[in-house]
Amino acid sequence: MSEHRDDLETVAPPSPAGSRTGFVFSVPSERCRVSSICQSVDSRVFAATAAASDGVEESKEAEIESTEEAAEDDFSSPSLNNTRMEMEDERLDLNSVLSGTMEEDAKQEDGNAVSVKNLSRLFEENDGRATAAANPTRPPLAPGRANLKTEEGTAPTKTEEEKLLSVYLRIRPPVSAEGKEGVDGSISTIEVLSDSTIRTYPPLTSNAAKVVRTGNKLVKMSASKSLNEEGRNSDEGEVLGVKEYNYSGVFGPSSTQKEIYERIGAPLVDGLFPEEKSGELGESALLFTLGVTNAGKTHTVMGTGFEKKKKSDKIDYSTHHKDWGIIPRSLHHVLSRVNNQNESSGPKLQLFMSYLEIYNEQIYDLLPVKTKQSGPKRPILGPETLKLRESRRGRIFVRGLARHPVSNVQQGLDLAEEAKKNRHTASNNINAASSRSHSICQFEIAYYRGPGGSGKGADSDAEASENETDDDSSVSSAGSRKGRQSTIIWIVDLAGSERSKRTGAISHTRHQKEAALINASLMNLMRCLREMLNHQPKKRGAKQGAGVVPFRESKLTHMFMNHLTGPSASRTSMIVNVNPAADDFDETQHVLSYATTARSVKVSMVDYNKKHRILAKESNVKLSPLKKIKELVKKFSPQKRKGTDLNDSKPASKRPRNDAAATKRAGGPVVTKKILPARPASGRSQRDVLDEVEKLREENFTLKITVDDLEQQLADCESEVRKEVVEIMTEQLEDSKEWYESRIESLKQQLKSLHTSNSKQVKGDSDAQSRVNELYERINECEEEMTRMREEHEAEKAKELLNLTNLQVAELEVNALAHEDELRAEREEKEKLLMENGALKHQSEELRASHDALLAKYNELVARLQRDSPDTFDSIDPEPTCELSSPNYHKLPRERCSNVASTAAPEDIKSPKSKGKKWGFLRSPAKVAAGQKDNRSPLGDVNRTDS
Ligand SMILES: Nc1ncnc2c1ncn2[C@@H]1O[C@H](COP(=O)(O)OP(=O)(O)OP(=O)(O)O)[C@@H](O)[C@H]1O
Repeated sequence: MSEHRDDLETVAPPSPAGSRTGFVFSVPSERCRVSSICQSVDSRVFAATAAASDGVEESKEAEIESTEEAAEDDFSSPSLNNTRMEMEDERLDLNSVLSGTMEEDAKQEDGNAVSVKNLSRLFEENDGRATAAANPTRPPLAPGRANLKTEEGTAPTKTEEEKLLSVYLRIRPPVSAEGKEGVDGSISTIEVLSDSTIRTYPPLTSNAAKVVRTGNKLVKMSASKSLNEEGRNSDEGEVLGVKEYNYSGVFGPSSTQKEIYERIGAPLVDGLFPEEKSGELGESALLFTLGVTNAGKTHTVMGTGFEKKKKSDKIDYSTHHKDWGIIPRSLHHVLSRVNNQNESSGPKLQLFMSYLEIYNEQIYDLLPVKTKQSGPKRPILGPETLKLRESRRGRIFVRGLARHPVSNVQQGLDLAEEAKKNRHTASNNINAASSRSHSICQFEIAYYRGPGGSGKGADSDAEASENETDDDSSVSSAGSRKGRQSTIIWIVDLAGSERSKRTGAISHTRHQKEAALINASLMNLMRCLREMLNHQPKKRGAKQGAGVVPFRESKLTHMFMNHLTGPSASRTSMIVNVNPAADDFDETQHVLSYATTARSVKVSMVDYNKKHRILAKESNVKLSPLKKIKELVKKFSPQKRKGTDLNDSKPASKRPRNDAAATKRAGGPVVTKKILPARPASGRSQRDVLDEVEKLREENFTLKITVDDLEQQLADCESEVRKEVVEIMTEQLEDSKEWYESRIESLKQQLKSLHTSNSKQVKGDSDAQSRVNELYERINECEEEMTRMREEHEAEKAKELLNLTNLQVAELEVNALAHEDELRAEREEKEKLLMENGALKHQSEELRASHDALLAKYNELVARLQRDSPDTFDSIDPEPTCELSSPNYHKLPRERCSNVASTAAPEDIKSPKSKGKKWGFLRSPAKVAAGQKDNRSPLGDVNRTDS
């Protein structure tokens, strides 16, 4: 197993996007060994049976072959599973059928030997390996490779050649993109043998140059035993992987843009125009490039030398620039033809140009119609995606694709430049401006016939094809488009197939997705071509049956459908671009083998899927290829021919030899009747032939055992490789996981910092601006809300205040009433007191008067006494007790007091101040009784009076 470790260095483990590229490379050597052994067995059986059939007339052989071909025409069965295991099972099964039949056949006479030959051919066909005859002047080709024209006599005839898809190869000057150590980028791995044939030499670094054959042994090749510097054979033996390929045309590294255009582009452009003599309309065409990234596809299709660095730059559009690619040259060519035609009296022509790209399985217009303001439609929401439509008549078109009328080269090239700018491109490890999409340039030549046909319809056509209907007739019957017909050429620059590991796409999610979708759509194109190949009537060496061609599984193949199957398929050309540098070798070889497949496709069939549908309907039961083969074996077996069963144990010698009637009775195919006349073998005796067949059978048996052993080894090897791939994948997934996690973390950080800086950097950023506008709106809303709330609050407050005031007023009124009552009561009390006071005053005056009278009387008495008896006078107490009571000193009744008060003079009521006393308050008796604290009367000094 360690021997195969080096293979694994170049195995690309499936990318996270699911690409499985590279896995098949890991076990090629074992496969080659198995297949070479099978081939050796097959060829010996073939040789023996051919020898046995020496006596058969050539005409009979031809008849049988034609019968075989007729049978093969019916051979298409519904979709087949072509997995390796199935094929191997079928092959082994067929081997046993073959051995049994050979045994039987060997006992038959010459006619029977022919059947053995047929069977061996079927065997060969089932295995799918055409043995290429070695060219003595060239190193032998790698085994297991079906090569189109290397076998003598199998090169297509001229008529066949015309029916095949045109595939051209362009080899760019070698560049080592990655600058790998030890890899000299200038050494080419491709040798141009003729203008249609190349040979490839696998470099040491590639998967294909790992094993050499020395004698009968396969030896792991060390570096010293590898290819010498020029990439030729080493002395140690034949280098596996040296292969030859054949195409419609090969252009070496020194080829020019002009050569490419004149050989490939110009005939397609010329075919678009109506025939001058017959007036027959031209035919649409498709030209596309295929290749790995950096192989020179864009260089071939678009080229350079028409871009303006500044607006003021002057470019001479009257002649071709040497670096112009197919598009600028086609434009020049088409316009000169259109102008010539319009000067003549024939139908008037108008050129329309459109440009689209298929990016991530979405179609975008690269030259969208500008709106009245400026910029493309719906600029904010991103470019609009377009839809692919199929008309009722099967025409495929892109709805809504803008068509721009072009009347001079400058106008067209300006549009091409604009489209180039709009196209998705990105820089990767290999190509600084790698295309990330399939771009399609469409030149439509519209014919205007009849009176209105002077190009007037052009203006109305200059819009997006929004009004495109699903009926082709509308093109010539609707309004201004009446009398209009058109032919179209699509010039397609496909995105390069790539390994994410090499381009570095693995480190970027978007690029990974792009790469996965690009590879998927290219794979689908190849699947379509392979399936188309399966549909074709074959002479030999083809896989049985054919499934549905999956045109509609990707946008690209859906668009190409009519150009690969319909009548215009004959006007489809494919340019395969390759970089012959050593580090591109493995991918280049992939592309070359795809191109070989494409080259084998016949384009004359009308509708592959229609044929499939009919076949699927006819055969309700799915027949496996093995069953089909067995049926054919039965059909051509001698027993069947004689109307007997394969299992019939009756000895051959006892069977009737040429019983055509019996065959007819048994319902056997009439064709066998032609085969039956047997002739004796000329040259060798029958016994010798039988011996040889017997010997070969034995050898076959031994080899079968060897094959089984090798298959076991192959299975072990595969499982080991699988294990390693799984390990590598797991590692990669772990790495990716880590990377994604760290990326998520850093993105989170970025998001955070963006949030914080966002408020400062709002201006200038349209998103931020809209956010600010939004915030402003919200602020305005808040302010309005606040105003509304404030008003409400004011109203509420006023209402509250009003309620409060009413309450207070009511309380005050109540208080006032209470005070009035109190006041009234106090006033009454006061009057009463005044009256009492007046009465008391009057009483006190009366008392004073009586006191004065008494005092006078007393004084008189004292004087008299002094005078009369001074002695006695001295013994008398100076404070004599008045014994005399005043006659008026009685308490007056209340009525009397009031009478007295009313008579009292007001001036008698003096201020207490005048007597050195303070004012007191008149108190309501009720309040005094209640012990009220606040002894101030609300009426103030009004009630002040003398106490
Ligand atoms: N035949 C050639 N002669 C000179 N230069 C070439 C040739 N082919 C390609 N180049 C140059 O190689 C570079 C890559 O070529 P280009 O972009 O055409 O590759 P590509 O196949 O389109 O790649 P991708 O698929 O990544 O877009 C360009 O700079 C181009 O000018």
